Amino acid sequence: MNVPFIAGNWKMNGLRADGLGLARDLADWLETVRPGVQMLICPPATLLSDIAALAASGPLLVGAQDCHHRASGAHTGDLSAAMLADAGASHVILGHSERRSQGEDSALVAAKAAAARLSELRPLICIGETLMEREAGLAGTIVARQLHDSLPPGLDADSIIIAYEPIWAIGTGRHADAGTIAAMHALIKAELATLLPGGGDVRVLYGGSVTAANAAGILHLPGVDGVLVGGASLKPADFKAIALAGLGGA
Ligand SMILES: O=C[C@H](O)COP(=O)(O)O
Repeated sequence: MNVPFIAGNWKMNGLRADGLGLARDLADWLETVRPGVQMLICPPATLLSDIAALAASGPLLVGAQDCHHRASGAHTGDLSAAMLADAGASHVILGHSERRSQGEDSALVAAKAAAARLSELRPLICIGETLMEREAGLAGTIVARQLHDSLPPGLDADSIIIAYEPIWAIGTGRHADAGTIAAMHALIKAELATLLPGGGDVRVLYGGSVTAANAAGILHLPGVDGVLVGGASLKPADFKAIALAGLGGA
């Protein structure tokens, strides 16, 4: 069985002094609990190289928040997967709803995931339904289609992570209830089993208003292999408590 995977997405937060301080604190702390939990932080690209350097000798994983689908070229302001790997990233978040809402579709996410794998980055692919889709009874259909369309061919189960993030739960303080999370994770795992060899073993994280208070209840649900945390990942005590909740130690 996998140890819980605790991922933090800093989004567009973190200037140099605070970001490096937070990363150093987490890296030092994680030394004391490994190998009971895997922890990934995804800082802004401006801090990636420095944080990857300070984490290099320890268990803290460092990832990026997006990559371009091309290897190089005239793409002002974008970063290729190879650049992110070169800066020290091991993972990359792809298809976050905050990017899908700006026009990124699942076909582009799949192209980015393929580019990421070519640079040996592990894609952490986000999927999730809107509140309107849920209320229309379409959550399962929408999420299954996003999953199907966001995965490039040739993946193996170990090389990707999926995050189920219902859009209505992101940054709202309203996390999905236990029944919803368990049902959606079961559906996603069943779909994955049909999409790639060993797909049932792909780790599936839950994201959306995860806090120190609700993490234990979420992390111990069937089919939940970890969490993708936004706001609470910027608060060291909260993020550590979330990780400890995965061990049953909170
Ligand atoms: O990537 C993280 C998710 O968007 C969740 O964010 P949140 O924990 O602030 O709701």
